[in-house]
Amino acid sequence: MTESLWQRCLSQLESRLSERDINMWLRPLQAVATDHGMDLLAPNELVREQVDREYRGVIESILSGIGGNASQVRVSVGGGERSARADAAPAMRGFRSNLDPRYTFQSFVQGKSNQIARAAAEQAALPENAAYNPLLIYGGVGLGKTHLMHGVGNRMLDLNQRAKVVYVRSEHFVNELITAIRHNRMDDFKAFYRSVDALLIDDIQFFAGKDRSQEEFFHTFNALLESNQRIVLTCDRFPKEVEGLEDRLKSRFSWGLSVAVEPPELETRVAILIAKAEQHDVVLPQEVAFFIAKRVRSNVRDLESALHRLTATAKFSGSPITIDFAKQALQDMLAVYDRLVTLENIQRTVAEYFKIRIHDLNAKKRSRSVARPRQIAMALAKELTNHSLPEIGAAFGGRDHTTVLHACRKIKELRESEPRLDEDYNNLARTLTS
Ligand SMILES: Nc1ncnc2c1ncn2[C@@H]1O[C@H](COP(=O)(O)OP(=O)(O)OP(=O)(O)O)[C@@H](O)[C@H]1O
Repeated sequence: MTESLWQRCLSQLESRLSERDINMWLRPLQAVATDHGMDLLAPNELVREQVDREYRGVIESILSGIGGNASQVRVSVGGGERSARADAAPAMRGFRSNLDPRYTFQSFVQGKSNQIARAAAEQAALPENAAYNPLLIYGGVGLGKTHLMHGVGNRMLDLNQRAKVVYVRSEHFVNELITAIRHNRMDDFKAFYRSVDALLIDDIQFFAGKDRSQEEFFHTFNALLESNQRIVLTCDRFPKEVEGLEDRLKSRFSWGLSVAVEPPELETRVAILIAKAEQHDVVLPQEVAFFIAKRVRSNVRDLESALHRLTATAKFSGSPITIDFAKQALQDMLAVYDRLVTLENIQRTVAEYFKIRIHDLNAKKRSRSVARPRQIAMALAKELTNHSLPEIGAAFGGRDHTTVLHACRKIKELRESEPRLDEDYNNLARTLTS
């Protein structure tokens, strides 16, 4: 009875919280009926504290909404009779990993933008690879840093089921530290973090300006490295650029390997969409995947939401997934992306990037210093907007549509043979769409 009540509560939570948080913090809990209501048993102190602080209130309100008298909730560790404190640190008795099982290397789609990061992450999961310790993965939002980080942890668990792999967001680490200081439990805190086989810390930019946390993290970090335990970190930019992060930490980070994840290119975005659709047993025609991937360029999380919206609408309406259907179902979402990229915007951005005048892009000038940026701007216009070739030609000083077509082909060819030009193109596309 209690278990089914808990399951109902979990399914309601699914609409309020991310799947990642549910898998990480709430699914590992076990529900037990008590006189006062419900006890939720957490596998370790880390989970207990997070659930108690972040989720207990919402759980109680859902439980009181779905009836039963289990609306009063207590969160404790393990079998209930032991106190949380007794179970907290000492070698993490009964520790179960809090990794998201869906984030594996198998479910990670590889492309030019992330192949180095992925290869490094796979290496970092191997016990003998001390050279990759710490591994730091950095890059913009929603590009798969957390996914790769869990990939390392999940691979370590595949290789050794008894490995103690702890994933924690920096924010959580800071909160836990504050609680430990307040309740005079620093020894537990230290013992917990120093007894792991691998520590995965997400979004370390959050440590910026938090001196005590950095200090504690620094010591934990050293202790783990000295005994060859694994450390994987993520950051939203290259750590040297994070203001408010101590130099000694920045220098420690560079002892191992730092790898970047970039926004995925078109073909990878298509592959990701098709793979994600398959994971949900949905057949996504390739032309529809291209249609979405061409418009949604920002990051993988946005791609996922577009796909989610599309498949949910298709299921609901029973319609087949075609380009027309996608246009309809994603109308509002795509309008936002379209609004961002206008022909004027492209011309302004390209002109600024190459330090030429917008006027030159539209003039008859044929000198190479202007002709190449003009061709790049036309190719970007074709890729990023819905304008037809004649419309693009008209916007660039009344040129013919065949000139635009030629520009697109030329740039495609040059991007393959000239890495510098490819980089310019990608930089511009990113600036225009982020
Ligand atoms: N190459 C990829 N293949 C498959 N899924 C991916 C890939 N890259 C990202 N994703 C998915 O995109 C979503 C966002 O990724 P993730 O949370 O790892 O991003 P992040 O870089 O950590 O972002 P943030 O900095 O905002 O935390 C996840 O659901 C993840 O599975």
